[in-house]
Amino acid sequence: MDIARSLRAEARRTNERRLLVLAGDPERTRERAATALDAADIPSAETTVVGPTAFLDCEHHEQSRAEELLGRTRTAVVLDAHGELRPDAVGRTVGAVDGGGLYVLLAPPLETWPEKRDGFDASLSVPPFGVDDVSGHFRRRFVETLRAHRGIAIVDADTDAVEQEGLTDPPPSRSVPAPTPPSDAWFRSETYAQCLTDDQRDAVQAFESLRDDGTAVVVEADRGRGKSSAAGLAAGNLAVAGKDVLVTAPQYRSAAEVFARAGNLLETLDIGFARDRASEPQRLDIAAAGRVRYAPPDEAAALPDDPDVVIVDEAAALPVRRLEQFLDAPAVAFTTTVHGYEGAGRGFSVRFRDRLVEGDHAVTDVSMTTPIRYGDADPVEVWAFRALLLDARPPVNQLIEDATPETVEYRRLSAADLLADKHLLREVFGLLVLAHYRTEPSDLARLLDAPNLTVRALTHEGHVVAVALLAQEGGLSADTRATMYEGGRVRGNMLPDVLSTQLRDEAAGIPVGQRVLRIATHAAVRSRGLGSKLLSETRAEFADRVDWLGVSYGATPELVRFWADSGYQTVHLATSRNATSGEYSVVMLDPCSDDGAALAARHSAWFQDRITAVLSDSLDDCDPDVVRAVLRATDSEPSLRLSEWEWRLVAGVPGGASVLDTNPKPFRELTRQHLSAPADPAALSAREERLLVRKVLQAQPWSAVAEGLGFVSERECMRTLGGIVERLTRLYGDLWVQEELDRHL
Ligand SMILES: CC(=O)SCCNC(=O)CCNC(=O)[C@H](O)C(C)(C)COP(=O)(O)OP(=O)(O)OC[C@H]1O[C@@H](n2cnc3c(N)ncnc32)[C@H](O)[C@@H]1OP(=O)(O)O
Ligand SMILES: Nc1ncnc2c1ncn2[C@@H]1O[C@H](COP(=O)(O)OP(=O)(O)OP(=O)(O)O)[C@@H](O)[C@H]1O
Repeated sequence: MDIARSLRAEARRTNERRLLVLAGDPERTRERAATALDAADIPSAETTVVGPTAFLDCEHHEQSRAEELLGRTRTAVVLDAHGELRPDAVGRTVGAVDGGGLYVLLAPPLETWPEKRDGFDASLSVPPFGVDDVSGHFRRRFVETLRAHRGIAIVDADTDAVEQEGLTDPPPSRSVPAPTPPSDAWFRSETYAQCLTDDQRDAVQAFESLRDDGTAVVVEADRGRGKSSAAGLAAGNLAVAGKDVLVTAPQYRSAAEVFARAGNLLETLDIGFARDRASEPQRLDIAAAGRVRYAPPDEAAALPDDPDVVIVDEAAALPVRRLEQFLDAPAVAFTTTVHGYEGAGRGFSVRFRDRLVEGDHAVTDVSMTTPIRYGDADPVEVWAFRALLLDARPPVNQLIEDATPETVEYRRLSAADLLADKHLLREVFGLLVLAHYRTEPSDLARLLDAPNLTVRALTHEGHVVAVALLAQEGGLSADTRATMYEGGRVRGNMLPDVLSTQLRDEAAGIPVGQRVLRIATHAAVRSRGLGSKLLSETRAEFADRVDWLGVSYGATPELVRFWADSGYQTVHLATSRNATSGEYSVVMLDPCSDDGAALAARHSAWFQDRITAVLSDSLDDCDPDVVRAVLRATDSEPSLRLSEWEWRLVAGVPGGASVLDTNPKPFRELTRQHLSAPADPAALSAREERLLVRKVLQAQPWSAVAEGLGFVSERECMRTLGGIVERLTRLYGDLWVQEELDRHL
């Protein structure tokens, strides 16, 4: 295995990584991998195998557990892709390989690999499609990138023939000068002597602001730029200054670097400190000063012992709701990966950034571009970015800023169209990545290969300004429907699944629909009607062919209005929060045929029947503006049927003759009627409607309602509710009810 030896030698000389592809028979490639690592002089303690079998005596994970390598540094990672190639596993593991190390890929013979269907392909075969309907575009493109990029050796493991050497023969690299320390530093000067790049110095200096309350720092960087280390250097300093620093991250391992750097700094400063554990110090205590301690995100969110500073490492991997909880800390830092394991840490920016900026903290932003783990312009990083489109971008603003619904063209984009035009593919994927909380490399494979998916876009002068990803659902056989109804797992088909499994409607899988999986408009041209135009064009295209168009997403008031304006109606509001966005998901349908209309009508009616009971129970913490928007987006005419006695209860409240608590049911019915199908939409203000949601529908205590909605006292809040009930009684009650009302006023 001379090739492995020379690759490693070159990797070490340049402080870059090299990629070694061993293609052929599975067992043979595994044997050759062992020989290659031996020849390259990489000990098993510094190697991780990611794949189905632990064929080397070293750390091993399945591809589904590739996140174990996030934030870590290994000399070699062997990705065994014989059983399957999960694009996300490539994205998560490649960044962990150290400069001077090797990324080793074991694969079937490359000529036939794209035609083979593997475990990952099976996950893309959504009924009624089978695995043979999955195309091999992603892997064909992947193999092409292996052949086209520098720094990648390809060896036929069966014959040991070297197809491609992968040596780049670079000129000797220039030594990078050490960063100069800042002139006006607050942190101890030794800190800056430990920084390895100018970027890291600047990031550490940005952390200085955390000494004051009301501050926040956001560090964005690609992988291996030294952001955890920067956070560690800062944490050490803050602890020396007496601060209690709480560090959190999805896994301790990815935050370990924070503790390593903080500990190292304290040693350099010759400051005595105690570590709680020798092997995995999750806590550093400085006598009579501060400390740095770790807690997993769920514990850390409660801000145990009121820390002065919270550092959230790998923040993009946590849900937005979780991130928001850390904003209760006096000072807080978030470090996030921009491109990489999640495909797009930009998701962090999508939902959370706005909330951070709107909040009370003064925010300092820093980004780090110069790699530390490996040399600048590392060929394996360049390859991974291209192969997984981690650096995909939507078009620059200047190209599309004049787009309006009148200038754009509706495009049906097949996988072949996207592969034939790499700019188009980059723009489509880039737009999805930038607009959605978590778009991963596997989404690229899905976009190119999944038989049930369709891409539609609006282009302005050839550039993508809006994109929608649609999934075919429904049209299921009786067997598949029965499996689903009985709780068995059926891939894809999210809406039929929710409607049949949770809402007990076995026939929901019969009509055929297109679910809008994702939609995004370029940020520079939002709110001009482009998103609505894309939906109306999609409807025009599909209306004759499907029974319904549908969607499910984490509900925000603005999004619900956007979908409702395009004709989608609420049929379900989930009772648990979405794990990623932390929001409650809403399901909406836009029927296109009689069968679709029947499906939507019965689910709308059931929704109306059950929603008040759910809102006073598991949805009692749902944002009142979401509740208002979701109810307003229902289509069925709610029938307000109150008994005579119930009307008398209602009519007695404004004059103080009766109280809500005696029987909340009629008040809930009246509220539901008004929020879903108001006789006069302007009868109540937004605040008054929120009061109805909080008190009547969600049964919150008066004190919480009054405080949450800014009433000066509970009495004022009660009086306002009385006035609201009076107006609703006049709107919906018969003449005798109104007379009953007047008797008590
Ligand atoms: C399944 C899912 O993907 S759900 C998630 C949806 N996607 C995202 O959240 C990604 C980030 N967001 C976006 O990309 C966009 O904001 C989208 C896709 C939600 C909306 O796209 P846009 O092109 O802005 O939509 P559009 O302009 O048609 O409508 C949005 C707003 O503009 C208004 N609007 C509609 N038509 C016009 C018009 N002709 N002129 C001016 N304003 C208009 C609408 O009233 C709407 O306002 P509202 O939100 O207060 O109701
Ligand atoms: N100032 C430093 N001193 C010593 N080593 C450093 C320093 N900064 C970074 N490193 C080393 O460089 C590697 C990458 O650093 P670090 O883990 O901080 O980067 P990161 O951007 O958080 O990476 P990832 O995105 O993978 O989590 C680590 O092995 C770390 O030990």
